[in-house]
Amino acid sequence: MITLDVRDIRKKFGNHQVLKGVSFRIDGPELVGLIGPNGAGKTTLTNVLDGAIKPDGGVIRLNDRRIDPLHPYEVARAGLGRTFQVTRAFRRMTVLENLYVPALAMDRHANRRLVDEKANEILAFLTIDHLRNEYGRALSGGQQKLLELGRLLMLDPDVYILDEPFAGVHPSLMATIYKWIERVNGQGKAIILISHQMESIFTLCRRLLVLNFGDVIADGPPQVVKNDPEVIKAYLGNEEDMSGTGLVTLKEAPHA
Ligand SMILES: Nc1ncnc2c1ncn2[C@@H]1O[C@H](COP(=O)(O)OP(=O)(O)OP(=O)(O)O)[C@@H](O)[C@H]1O
Repeated sequence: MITLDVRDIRKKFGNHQVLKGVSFRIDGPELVGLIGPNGAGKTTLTNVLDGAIKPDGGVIRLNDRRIDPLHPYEVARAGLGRTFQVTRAFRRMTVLENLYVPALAMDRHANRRLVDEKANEILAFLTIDHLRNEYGRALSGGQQKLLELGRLLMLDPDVYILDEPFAGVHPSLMATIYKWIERVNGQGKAIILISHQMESIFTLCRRLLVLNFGDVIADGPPQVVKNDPEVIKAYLGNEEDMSGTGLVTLKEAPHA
């Protein structure tokens, strides 16, 4: 069974303690929403999880293997992959070539025919197969988000971290991303979903982790978390961020 065990992760930038001892555990194909006001430390935590930033302390184990000392490519090989808040398509490669990259980076001797088949199947699922020969730079923001999800599928890690997958996405593509998430999760993968769009978080996630000032202040089912006084205070205390943090939608969330 997939396990991700995060223990007491700490990270300081200068005098700013950005992560203050973050701990949580994922067992199996969970779909966990990671939320928190702007600046709470979500992206920093993600960067620590994928090996891009080394923590000052704490331990991360993926499937009982310690991954916090590893480089990002080693973390990816170990089974943790992520997308980025600001999407990074390879602009000078075609859409199809973009998909080859993770497969060949993981295994230079991968069977090209199988890689090609998989890439084409993924493009069809993401409804961008007609773009297969377009360059990355020609895609819209939403199409680039889909391509990034496709690249992650080519890697096919055990734990997927999706950082703001809906940001800047045209409403017509949202359904495709929802389906993508549900399919991947249905295939037994664990997903950590970071989003300021509370409606999406409440629709998709069965568990929410709330970060505030580098601490996990709540961890549980959305209905419970939403009524947690500390969570309400965290969002209320961040008035300038109200539009982004979704306090209003937290109250109005569809499954609330
Ligand atoms: N490389 C860095 N150097 C110094 N401070 C940093 C660095 N990266 C992040 N921070 C600070 O760490 C804090 C947490 O930032 P982070 O981006 O992790 O938060 P977040 O929860 O992802 O925010 P958002 O929702 O706005 O993306 C912020 O105060 C930010 O300014």
